[in-house]
Amino acid sequence: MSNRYKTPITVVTGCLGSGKTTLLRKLLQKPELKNSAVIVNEFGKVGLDHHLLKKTDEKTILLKGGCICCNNREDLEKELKSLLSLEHSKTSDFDRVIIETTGMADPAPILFTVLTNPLLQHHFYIDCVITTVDAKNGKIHLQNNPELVKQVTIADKIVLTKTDITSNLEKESLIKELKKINPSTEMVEAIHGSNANVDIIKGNNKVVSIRTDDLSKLAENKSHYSSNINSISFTFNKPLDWTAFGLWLSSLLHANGEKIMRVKGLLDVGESGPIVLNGVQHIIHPPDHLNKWPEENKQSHLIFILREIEPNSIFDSLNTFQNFLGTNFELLELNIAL
Ligand SMILES: Nc1nc2c(ncn2[C@@H]2O[C@H](COP(=O)(O)OP(=O)(O)OP(=O)(O)O)[C@@H](O)[C@H]2O)c(=O)[nH]1
Repeated sequence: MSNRYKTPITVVTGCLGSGKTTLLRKLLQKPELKNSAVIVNEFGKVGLDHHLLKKTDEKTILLKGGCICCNNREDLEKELKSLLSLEHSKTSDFDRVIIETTGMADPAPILFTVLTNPLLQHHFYIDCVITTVDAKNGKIHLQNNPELVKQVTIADKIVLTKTDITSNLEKESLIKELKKINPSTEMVEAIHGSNANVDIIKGNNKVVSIRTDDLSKLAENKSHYSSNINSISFTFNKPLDWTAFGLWLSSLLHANGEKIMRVKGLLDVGESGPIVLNGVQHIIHPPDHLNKWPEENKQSHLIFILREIEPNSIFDSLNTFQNFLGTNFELLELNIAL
């Protein structure tokens, strides 16, 4: 069947903390994308991104607990099929599906799932793969994360983020490296997603030819990330002392360097809304103070994604600092060697 009668899928991929949610949050405010269904895949069992997208309806789906490119591929299939039933039952209508992958996802198996499943193939087509690349951390990410090389290789479009905190020299040298990996990709810059045009989401018809040949080979590689990646998440039962928390986190990051790949939090510090905390390796981004909680449950959540470091050491450190932070915590999830 011609693509004219199918629903386009845009896959948004990119390293941990490279700005996927930020970009999507901006784009989803545009009227042209109002009718999009969104599937968000988060690494740990506690998801925050679907809240941050400020889009919570039956067309916004959170896939937690693992990467859709490997152990969760069946979940992706199931959710795409459930979107089809929403459409058939006329409960909901959408004209595009946007899939935000985890930062460690290999996009090839995701595309392969859609391209090879007879039902999905009949209703959907892969229109565009976007890869966000953090201009500040891009070089380190390319060196340390083979997933990023795959994400760049397969990207139709690269969105260079965080150029506001990157020197021209750093940026130009990164662009050269990205072009070596994928010379044909279209590259745009977006600072906090603000100047991204809605067309970025749409394909340019070059797409499919690159894929079908190589995808099956790539897709067979189920375990794409090294087994030394762990995640740990906590929930807190009282508001945190924000200053004390900042001191604790800074000392933790200082002590562990790049082994803490990502920290994300939605934190109750006793204000009307929570603080959104975002750290990518050693950089802590300016926290975002929300006016109100995205959902009824006002518990603080804190998530760490770690490389080559025992999650227990974060647990121990938090235990030691508990009184200082003015709160008690509960361990929500401990994932070892994902
Ligand atoms: N200075 C600056 N910060 C940015 C930019 N884009 C995103 N950020 C910040 O980077 C942090 C991570 O952004 P996210 O959008 O959550 O990144 P992500 O790729 O969705 O993260 P994961 O889902 O964990 O992989 C947040 O604090 C953002 O505000 C940018 O262009 N400039």
